[in-house]
Amino acid sequence: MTKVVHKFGGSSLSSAARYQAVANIILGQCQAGDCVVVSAAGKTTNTLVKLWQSYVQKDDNGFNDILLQVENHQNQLLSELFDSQQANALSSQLKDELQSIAKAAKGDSLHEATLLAHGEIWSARLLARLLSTLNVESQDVDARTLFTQHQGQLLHAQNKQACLAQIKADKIYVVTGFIASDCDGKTITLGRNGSDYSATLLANYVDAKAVSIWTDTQGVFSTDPRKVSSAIKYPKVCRVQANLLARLGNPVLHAKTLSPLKDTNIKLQVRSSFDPEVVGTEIVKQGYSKDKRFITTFDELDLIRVEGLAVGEVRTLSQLIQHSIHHFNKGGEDYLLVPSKDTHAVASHLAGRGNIVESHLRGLAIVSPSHETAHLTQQAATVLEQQDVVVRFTHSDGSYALFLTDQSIDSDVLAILHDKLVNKGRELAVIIAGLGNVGEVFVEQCQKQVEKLQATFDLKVVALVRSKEMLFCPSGINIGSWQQQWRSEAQAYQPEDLLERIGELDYENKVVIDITASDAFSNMYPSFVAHDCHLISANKYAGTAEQTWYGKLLEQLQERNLHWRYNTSVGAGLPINFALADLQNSGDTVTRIEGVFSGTLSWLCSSFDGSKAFSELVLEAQSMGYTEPDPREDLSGRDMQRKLLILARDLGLQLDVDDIALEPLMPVHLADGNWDSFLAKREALDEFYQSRYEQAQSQGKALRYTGALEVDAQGKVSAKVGIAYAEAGSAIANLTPGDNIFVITSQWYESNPLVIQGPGAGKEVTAAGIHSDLYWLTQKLK
Ligand SMILES: NC(=O)C1=CN([C@@H]2O[C@H](COP(=O)(O)OP(=O)(O)OC[C@H]3O[C@@H](n4cnc5c(N)ncnc54)[C@H](O)[C@@H]3O)[C@@H](O)[C@H]2O)C=CC1
Ligand SMILES: N[C@@H](CC=O)C(=O)O
Repeated sequence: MTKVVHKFGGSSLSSAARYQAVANIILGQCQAGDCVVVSAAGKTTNTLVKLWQSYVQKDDNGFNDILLQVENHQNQLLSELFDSQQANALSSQLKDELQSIAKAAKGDSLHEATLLAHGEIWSARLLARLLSTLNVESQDVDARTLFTQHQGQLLHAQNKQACLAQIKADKIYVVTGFIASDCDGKTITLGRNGSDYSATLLANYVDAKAVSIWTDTQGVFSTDPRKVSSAIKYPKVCRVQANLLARLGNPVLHAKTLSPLKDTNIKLQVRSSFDPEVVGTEIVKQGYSKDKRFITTFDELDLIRVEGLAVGEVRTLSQLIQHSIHHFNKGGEDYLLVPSKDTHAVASHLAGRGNIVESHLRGLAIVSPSHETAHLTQQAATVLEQQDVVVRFTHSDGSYALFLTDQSIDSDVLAILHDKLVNKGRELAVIIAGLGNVGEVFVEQCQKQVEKLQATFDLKVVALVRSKEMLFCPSGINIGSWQQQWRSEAQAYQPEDLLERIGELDYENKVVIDITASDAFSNMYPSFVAHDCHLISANKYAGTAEQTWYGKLLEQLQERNLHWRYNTSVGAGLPINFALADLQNSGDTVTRIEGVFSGTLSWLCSSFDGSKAFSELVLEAQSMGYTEPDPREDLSGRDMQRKLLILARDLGLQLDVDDIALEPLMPVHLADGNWDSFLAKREALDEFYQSRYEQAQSQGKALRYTGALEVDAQGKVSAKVGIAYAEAGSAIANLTPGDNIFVITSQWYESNPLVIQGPGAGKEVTAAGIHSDLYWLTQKLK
């Protein structure tokens, strides 16, 4: 039981580039024995439906044109994906098939389902051949040899046997979606979008452990993310709610998809083939996920009241129109919601038992936890009234409410409804990594702050992470007594364990707060983002990583609507990044930033008066929590160089750390070896500092360590950090020990620069700055 079934829909196969992308996903994610179920490429099924219509209407010219269109589309895929020899062979096979279709049409013997089946057959053949060219052993399988149906019922026992006989563990099987056969071997289809159903059926028959539905959205959202940018992607949705959404016409999952998974442990995931590294939505069994809130909209529906609706009749009608039909009972009467274009077919079938109550309706459905339905229904009614949306019919039961309206629910109204009813950013899971100097104080401060935030936000600290052990508690850690819980529950972990646990969290929002000084931890940011986590960093490594990596991370965050706050990475709690963002957002252009950006170096330089050895002061700064874990990061100027790079990138400049000139405040050779070997050679540091101190004194100046970044009128950037002799009495010479100073020159602050000054390091101020970032995030999500 190791097989995984992957299903790729038409949008995932709409061009040669998409086929390549799908092949790459298969290369990365599939093993021999896995199955890949495919739909027809792009809009092929629609084109084949048009072909069928022109055949029925005896429109020979139209028929020939559409047939040519089909041929051209397939040939284009073939020529872009294969060398000419392979493309020619496949093209001539295609030509034969199209000639058979034309011949059948001429002889009046064309059969609709057999015609439509070609879309999937071509996709499966093409993908299997493409995989072979990539040295992946694969085989295309016509699902008509796997799935047989008799009088509308699938013959499960027989189908299971057929699947187990054909699907072995030796290669990847590319199976056609959408189609099956009847007992006479005639082709039948499983309904529009039936390929999802094919995938779950196949998974059931081959005892697969999982099904991945690869589509063009990143998962199941609270509402249509193309219309509402703040739509929430849920990491987990329970099967009952997914089923209800499907019956209400939500396009992500289709009505029949879930039925083969009933009473099985097969995992179902919805993922994006356009963004394969993003973790999608898992559809889980009831009880494995909290019920969520959704708003789904619909257009062009008729409401039909039915007398004497028989058991199973809704299914028969759905099959007839190849579309799901929502059925409900109100006041003892049965109603059906039917696409307007299919009303005629449904009414004919009901033969006088169906009464059209309202036609050409639009509207929405709110799906929610049952205890919330009543008040959400009321809120929605108020919003619709305020927005002048005329409601013609409403219905509500325990788990959803229907509003059938005259007008379409446009994006503006949907966004207002979503903001009021769904997007309250109600839940935030907080993962805190790094419980050192700053981290411990941050957690201490958390108790009070979390209580405060919880008044408007359901915020829980779910994980505390050290370098080797972590305490992970999805229901929330009692932050007042975390040490106790740590002692009894903390466990050793590997980075992938942390990611797996984060992936399992069932929260609307998640944030990773990085208070480590670890480069390795910052390398995990892209994976955190792929798990839909916001980021808050005191750690400077990601912000100063190599430009390409950094740029990709920003793109990844933007694509997923996620935030990254890192205000404490420069100037601890001072609002320097806020100020730069604010100036630029208001139209100003910053031309120069200079000052002292290291709390440690500020404290050391301002405190040194010759009465104590410089290295003695370094140890004091370390014990006060000012320095980096290894204070040589500060003394080397590297920490300040990183800060200047973060500021430069805040100005939109594309620099790397080594583009900033650096002069260390220690002999270069002291960088070698561990901290103990440095301590053994501390006199070298003392001599180095003493000589520069005396030189400054002899000029009547103060020894300081400063940085400056300048952008000239041509956009040329110069940046450096290093030793400076400050004029006696200047702001830099008079700096309070430990303070940072940022002197910002801009278009608006040209002759009289903007100055931000205050403590630039220390556990309390830094921890408070991280709380400020967390507060900012909660406000953004509210
Ligand atoms: N100390 C200060 O005043 C300021 C510090 N920062 C930054 O805050 C961060 C933390 O600074 P401190 O608390 O002073 O350092 P610290 O060394 O006292 O604490 C860092 C903690 O992170 C842990 N850690 C290391 N690798 C880890 C990993 N992979 N996963 C989880 N935990 C890991 C370490 O074991 C340590 O307990 C640093 O990046 C620093 O640059 C930023 C502004 C001011
Ligand atoms: N070591 C750093 C701490 C803050 O980033 C400093 O001294 O400024």
